[in-house]
Amino acid sequence: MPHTLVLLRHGNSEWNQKNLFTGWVDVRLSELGTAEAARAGELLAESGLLPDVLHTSVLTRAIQTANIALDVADRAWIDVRRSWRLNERHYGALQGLDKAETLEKYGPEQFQLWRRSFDVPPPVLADDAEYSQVGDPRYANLADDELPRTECLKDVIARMLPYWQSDIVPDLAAGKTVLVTAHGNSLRALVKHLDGIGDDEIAELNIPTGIPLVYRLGDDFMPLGPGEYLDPAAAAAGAAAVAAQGKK
Ligand SMILES: O=C(O)[C@@H](CO)OP(=O)(O)O
Repeated sequence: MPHTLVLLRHGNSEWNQKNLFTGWVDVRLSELGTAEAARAGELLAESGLLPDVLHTSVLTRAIQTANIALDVADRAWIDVRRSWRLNERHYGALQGLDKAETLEKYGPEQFQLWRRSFDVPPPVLADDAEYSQVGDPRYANLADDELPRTECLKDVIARMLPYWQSDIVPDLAAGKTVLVTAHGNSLRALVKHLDGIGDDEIAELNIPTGIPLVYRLGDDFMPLGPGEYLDPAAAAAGAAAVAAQGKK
């Protein structure tokens, strides 16, 4: 029996709408994002893919998305686990900056390096900066050197994969349909692992907001085939829109 994994990027957030780098800043869903989350729930229900357990980040936009989608799919009651390891990539000193202004100021090459390179992190965010997460009570259990001040995708993989192995894989092994509700870059990290995407090729992968992506996994918890979006046309349009961010 294949194992079933459903990945869901949160719906459009208030800062996605304003075109701001977000990272670990805890913004909420926009009205559009709320509607996308409800649509994700409909897609789950229509496809008969009913999650038994939810794993989310500790960021409100992912939690809201999961709550809305599961409510629509009549699965609001399932077990939930949350981890900072599923959080969005920490965007360092770019957090809170306008993407279009950043593109204009630093040029397309630097902008793309910061957004999509595998191993070039943005500049570090100072602990006393407005959008720093230092002192945020939800990270009270993290050692100071575990709390990121910036991250590249390589760093996200390093902190996300241990959680995949220790918490998500056991649920899959127990025969549960697992829903992971997370973020553009933490899901890019997981898809890179699952699909064996190279360090350079991963720059081209963008994950749309609010559309469930379904994988059937074998006994080694690796995909038996490509992941499939439950609304492929909307997913292609959404991914193209993410790629074009910054260009206004
Ligand atoms: O701002 C962010 O945190 C992410 C996701 O919204 O943006 P990007 O797609 O530019 O990595």
